[in-house]
Amino acid sequence: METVSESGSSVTVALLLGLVVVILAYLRFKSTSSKKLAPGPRGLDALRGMVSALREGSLNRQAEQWSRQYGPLVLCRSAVGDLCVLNSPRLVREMFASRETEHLTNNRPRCFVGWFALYDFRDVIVSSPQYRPEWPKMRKMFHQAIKFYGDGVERMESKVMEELRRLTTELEADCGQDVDMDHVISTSAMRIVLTLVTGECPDPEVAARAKLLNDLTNEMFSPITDTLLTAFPWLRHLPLLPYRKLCRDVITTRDCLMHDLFTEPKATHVRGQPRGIVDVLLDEQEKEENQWMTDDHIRGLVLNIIAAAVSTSTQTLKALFLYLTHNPEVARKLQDEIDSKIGKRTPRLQDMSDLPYAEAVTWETLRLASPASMGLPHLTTDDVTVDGYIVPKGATVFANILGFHHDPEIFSDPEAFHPERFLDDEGQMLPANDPLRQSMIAFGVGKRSCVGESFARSRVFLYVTTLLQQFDVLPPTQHELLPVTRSSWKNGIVLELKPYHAVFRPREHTQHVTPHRSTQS
Ligand code: HEM
Repeated sequence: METVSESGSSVTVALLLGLVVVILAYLRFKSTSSKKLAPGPRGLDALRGMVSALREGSLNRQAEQWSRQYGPLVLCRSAVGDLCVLNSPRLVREMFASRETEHLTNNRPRCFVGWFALYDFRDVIVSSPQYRPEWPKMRKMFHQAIKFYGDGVERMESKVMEELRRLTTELEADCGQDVDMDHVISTSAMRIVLTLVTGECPDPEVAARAKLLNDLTNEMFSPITDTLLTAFPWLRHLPLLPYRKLCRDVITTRDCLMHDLFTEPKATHVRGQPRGIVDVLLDEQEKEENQWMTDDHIRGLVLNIIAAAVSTSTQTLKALFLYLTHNPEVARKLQDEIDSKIGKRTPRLQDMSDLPYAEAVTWETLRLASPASMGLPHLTTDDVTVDGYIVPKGATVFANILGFHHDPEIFSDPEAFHPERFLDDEGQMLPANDPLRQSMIAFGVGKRSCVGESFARSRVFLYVTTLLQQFDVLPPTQHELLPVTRSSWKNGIVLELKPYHAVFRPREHTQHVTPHRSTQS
């Protein structure tokens, strides 16, 4: 619902945007060089395109339009800055992951949320060495914390299976009824992430708070709000604008949540006996070489885990089950593979390499749904030459992941859900260096690629195999089945599938998830 201050402030916001445009136009065109700049819209055309992308809350459509007009490398030069869009996986690899350019393209542009909500850039996702010299150590620490639950490690598996037992019991109780997939999947994904953070299943109140904080920070990170607050941080003090309330809500919710997820576990922390990620980080903090690590660094990393892990995984799982309801023959093939390779025992991470069809289904979902549709913004710290063109210093660079994952030149019949495209003649996954696999950039590439990739894929695997082993996923009976067209997704930093319903009907041979025998002591 729109509040009075929101509607009353739209004129002020428009005026402020106009002011930003005029000031920046002068600075921008003053520095235009005569080098061979990458092609793309300039001046008013560029501004019109940017405004339209900002209004839609997503660059994807605009990027596709530009790409048709200018080719795969697009540089949009407008008064508000240089925006470069990479519309091919080859260009993304060249810009972000080649030895010649990766040191110039892997910073992040400054954003308000990093300074205001993430303890002055004490985080991995939106920070960079230019804001925090210790950033490389933070990224390494993030990896280490995730490794505590890394691939194949029993601890993560048992926590996820615990949650899946709870979920399957809930779904059995709903037997035959339409299930609200948004609620079921996002609640379950949040419970798992918070359990991994503290080692204990969270109170529903804490999970609700974490969800609220994710929603509020996404609002703060949305293009218009972020552009304005980054340029004029003092706007947050003006009473007539919506930013004052937003900022207050973010800080209150964040501090409350950090009390639950950091202060309380810290009070009962026993050195050397980690229960979850917070304890792992507290143990690390005590080491001589980690003197740089303050409590705020730990809080920032915990906030990153919640922000990065919940919505991306929720959207991947929601999309995967929607595709299965639309493609029952894929669901049946997946169940055949599960039945023949796993049978009735509980699925485990070790099974992943034995179930190529399940892996192909995950990759096909990541291709079609591309939850991180534009990745995260990169910043060039010097002029970069790519394909014989210059992308100037200070440009914000996005990869149009969703766009090229649907490119018919790369993926034949791109709108079809066809997991077989990732399998060879023997039904095995194509090797990682196959050109088709190389065209998949769902998790980014290079120094800023996703830290949680294997963590995310392992979790999706356990969810899909456990649920498909026990249930048939069917279209809803009391609601319309959501179509799988572009309009079924809402724009945002993470592409969000609109709410939909499905039926989970227990399979005839239903078996209950029972813990498998531990292979580690
Ligand atoms: C299906 C699920 C996921 C997808 C599709 C995904 C995708 C991405 C993408 C595209 C990026 C940006 C890469 C770039 O800037 O070029 C990213 C960054 C990141 N992701 Fe993920 N992600 C997923 C799940 C996760 C999970 C589960 C975690 C943590 C547990 C995680 C942690 C991160 C972090 C920390 C970064 C920032 C890395 C950096 O800036 O150096 N992600 N992810």
